[in-house]
Amino acid sequence: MQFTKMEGAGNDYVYIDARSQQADWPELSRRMSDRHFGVGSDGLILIADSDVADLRMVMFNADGSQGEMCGNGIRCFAKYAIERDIAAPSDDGLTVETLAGIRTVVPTYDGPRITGARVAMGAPILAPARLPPPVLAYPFTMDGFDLPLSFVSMGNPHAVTFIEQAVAGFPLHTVGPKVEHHPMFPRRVNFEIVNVDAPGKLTARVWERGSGETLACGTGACAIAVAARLSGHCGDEVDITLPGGTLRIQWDGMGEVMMEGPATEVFTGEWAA
Ligand SMILES: N[C@@H](CCC[C@H](N)C(=O)O)C(=O)O
Repeated sequence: MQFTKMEGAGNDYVYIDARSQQADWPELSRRMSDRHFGVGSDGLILIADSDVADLRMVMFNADGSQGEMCGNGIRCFAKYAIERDIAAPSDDGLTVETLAGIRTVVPTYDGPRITGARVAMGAPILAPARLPPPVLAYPFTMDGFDLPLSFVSMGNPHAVTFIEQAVAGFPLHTVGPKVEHHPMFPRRVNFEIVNVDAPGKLTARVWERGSGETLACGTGACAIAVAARLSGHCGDEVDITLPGGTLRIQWDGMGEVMMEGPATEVFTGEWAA
């Protein structure tokens, strides 16, 4: 089986053209994602046909669970599909069906190569049925840390907390899994810890549902931007620096969230196992 490893701001996935092949994809995601016995990735992303958009993106986390949407993945997905002539974007961009809805990706070029993309990420959902109100700064403590949580769904669930302590030194590997699996979140949750460095400049780390700590999360950055704007930490535009790179997010407080970031192909290979 041919595969391509790609990364967007260090959030790396294995990409497979699944238009004419079948496999146990959750199991394959678990095996390929393994950084010692597999390819090494945060999960698996499939290129599939769609009846309602140019293509359909199917994504699995490293534990084999399915995610509704992947912000860093969808930029690489568009690069993969366009550079291999699987689909051609219209002037408005490439439309991609996801479990979170149809997203539009406008690639950015350096000569003939796609180096990144701007993505219309949909409107945030601020009152998900199974999350408790209030949406912003819900009192929450874990392992002695005060972590007031803001709940934002970008089609997938996020809990964002703004903290004073530097995110670099925060024990995300012990606290992250406890938040992800907290009974408050029946579908588990992606967890973002954030420092406000200056208005419009944030630093964050992410514990992803199903994959653990990743170097960046596109939907997570969008959720952070929404929570930050609603909390008065930024205006319509914000740069969010994660361990793997910086994503620029725009949100006017009402409509779709726009995300801009890089997309890079790392290598291709053949899965023999
Ligand atoms: N890394 C992704 C999000 C992947 C899915 C997430 N772990 C979930 O289960 O919701 C991104 O860039 O958005």
